[in-house]
Amino acid sequence: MVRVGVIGGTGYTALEVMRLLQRHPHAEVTVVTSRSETGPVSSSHPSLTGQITVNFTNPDPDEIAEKTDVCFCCLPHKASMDCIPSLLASDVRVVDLSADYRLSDPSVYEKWYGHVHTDPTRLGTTVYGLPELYRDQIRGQNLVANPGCYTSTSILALAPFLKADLIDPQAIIIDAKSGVSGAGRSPKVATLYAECNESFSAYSVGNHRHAPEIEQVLSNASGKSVEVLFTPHLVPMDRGIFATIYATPARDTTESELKEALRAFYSNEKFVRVVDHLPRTKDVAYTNFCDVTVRLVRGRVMILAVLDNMIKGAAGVAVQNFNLISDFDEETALL
Ligand SMILES: NC(=O)C1=CN([C@@H]2O[C@H](COP(=O)(O)OP(=O)(O)OC[C@H]3O[C@@H](n4cnc5c(N)ncnc54)[C@H](OP(=O)(O)O)[C@@H]3O)[C@@H](O)[C@H]2O)C=CC1
Ligand SMILES: CC(=O)N[C@@H](CCC(=O)OP(=O)(O)O)C(=O)O
Repeated sequence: MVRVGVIGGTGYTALEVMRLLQRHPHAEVTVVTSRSETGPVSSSHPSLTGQITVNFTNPDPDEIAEKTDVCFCCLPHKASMDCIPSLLASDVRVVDLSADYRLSDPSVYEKWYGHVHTDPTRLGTTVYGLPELYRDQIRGQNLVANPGCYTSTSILALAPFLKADLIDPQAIIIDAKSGVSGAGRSPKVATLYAECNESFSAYSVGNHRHAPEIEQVLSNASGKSVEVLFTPHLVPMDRGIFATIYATPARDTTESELKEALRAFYSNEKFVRVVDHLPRTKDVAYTNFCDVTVRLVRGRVMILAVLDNMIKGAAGVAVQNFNLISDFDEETALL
């Protein structure tokens, strides 16, 4: 059994990590941390009653290292990089769900996150944990930077077309919508019921931190300089991401050629389903699937993609990465 720690255990992604791991045949959750809670994990997550029986604790990284082999770090950015170097120094392997190790340039991190990176030498060397693009590099790593939820949806939707030179890399518009759990469980005014219920709003227009993450990963993966106009929206539903993406064809093409490129790219991928119908967030809720389709409309390429922000957009892909670094079947606990 691999002994697993869940850091930031009261949050939403931690709940989903534990929900998935309780059916993993080779993983045992031995530590769940919280600064605020001390009781059983079920006191904060009643749905885990009888499934995860440890209590919340607030140990230092050395104590965590004594009881774990792998940690899922489910903390906000900044808090994550405050704890991960000590865990790695004690030979604990880490899947980090925060953004702290995703960007490769410390100055880009500082610009978008508003503080200096305190572990800059790991930027640029830490693998980006999107198995569909970086599976071979993820295997055997001690640290994996799990992607963001909007970014996973956008990258999975766009990578096939950029790699096949089918769309202009500089003329991409991503119109993305997220359920409210995407903002986490920590209270914020924008996610109070009376603020977001029966309302649909855009936010961070022109300055969301997922734009540089999407551009970095797609540029690296395709070898082209990719620029995106990315607009996130908050939708009054619990979970799910819907991305409607508009691109300009790089040359004459047809809808069947676009569909064929998408199908070919994901022909061996279990968790990306290329569909003919228009996908819905309901179709992927609570699953590790990303459903994607493409249309050619009035000379423009339209890609439509959905996933569950907390599963394929966070905890599910984190378990995929856990399986890869632990040499388990990648699908374990995910189907
Ligand atoms: N929600 C989503 O859909 C997605 C989230 N992510 C990322 O995953 C990470 C976790 O997100 P999520 O679970 O939604 O967040 P939550 O706000 O739901 O939970 C985070 C937990 O971390 C603990 N925490 C908060 N601040 C600190 C701190 N300064 N130091 C130590 N512990 C702290 C809190 O627990 P306590 O107070 O008990 O200590 C809190 O419950 C974030 O980095 C987020 O950006 C990525 C993709 C999707
Ligand atoms: C609805 C909502 O608020 N969503 C979050 C993104 C969640 C996520 O993926 O965050 P990280 O990249 O920080 O891990 C946001 O826009 O900040």
